[in-house]
Amino acid sequence: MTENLHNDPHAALEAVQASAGDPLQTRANTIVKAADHATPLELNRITIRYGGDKGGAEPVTVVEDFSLTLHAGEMHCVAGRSGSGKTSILTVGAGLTLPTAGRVLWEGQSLETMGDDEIADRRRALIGYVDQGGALIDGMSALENVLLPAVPDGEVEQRTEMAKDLLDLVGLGRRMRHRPAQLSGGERQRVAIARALILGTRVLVVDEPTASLDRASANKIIGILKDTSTDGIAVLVASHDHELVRLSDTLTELN
Ligand SMILES: Nc1ncnc2c1ncn2[C@@H]1O[C@H](COP(=O)(O)OP(=O)(O)OP(=O)(O)O)[C@@H](O)[C@H]1O
Repeated sequence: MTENLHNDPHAALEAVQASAGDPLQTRANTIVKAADHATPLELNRITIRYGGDKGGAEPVTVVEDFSLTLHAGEMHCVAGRSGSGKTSILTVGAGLTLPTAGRVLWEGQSLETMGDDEIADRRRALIGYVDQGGALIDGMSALENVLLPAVPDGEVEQRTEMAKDLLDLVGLGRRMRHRPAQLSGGERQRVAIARALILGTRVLVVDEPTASLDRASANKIIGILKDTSTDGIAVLVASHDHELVRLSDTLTELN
């Protein structure tokens, strides 16, 4: 289970499925240190500052001189009080915004060296992002939502079996035709995670996945994230959930 699966989404999926039996069990000795892959995500001395434009709001420095190296097979949790900068770090790591200073590297390549189109292309290939609440499209079924990222490349048909497998994996194999309004908050979050994995993601970035969920639903999500990381995907998650903090391999606590 520790072989490199990052370039083969089907193999990665099978491995994740095979390990789905006991999602909350921590399995030792299975962390992949990706010896023959560049580090999937690295934040090098980043600073994130908002505002300060002419006539705009006063500048606020949210994150200063922050570094993080995220290996394949690791789950890193960014914890901290509300407003401490967790989402800011995630969006910068996912290349959705650029830091004010410092460097973001994906598989060893700095985003500074890429144009906007290249960042967008590389993000699609590399990173799955689940924002707070895991927004889904209301008018679409769970299956259609999972397949949405495959639409631009015309890969819906060839990804359909994988989408079904991913929904199985997150425990929603019998809810594929249900629309978001017919699903609970935790179930919607699980659909959003499946959607973030559909393109063969190597870095899964998830913002507050267990907020406002009951303990049992939260534990299901945590188990899915843990298994995803154990099988070779780098997982970056923002959360103050004590169980998620406990099961993470590494932790940043922001003040
Ligand atoms: N675009 C922006 N412009 C100005 N300030 C911003 C912007 N985005 C975030 N902030 C501020 O930066 C700080 C950190 O926000 P961020 O969303 O990263 O925190 P967080 O730790 O994720 O919070 P929460 O747990 O409440 O989601 C907050 O004070 C917020 O108001």
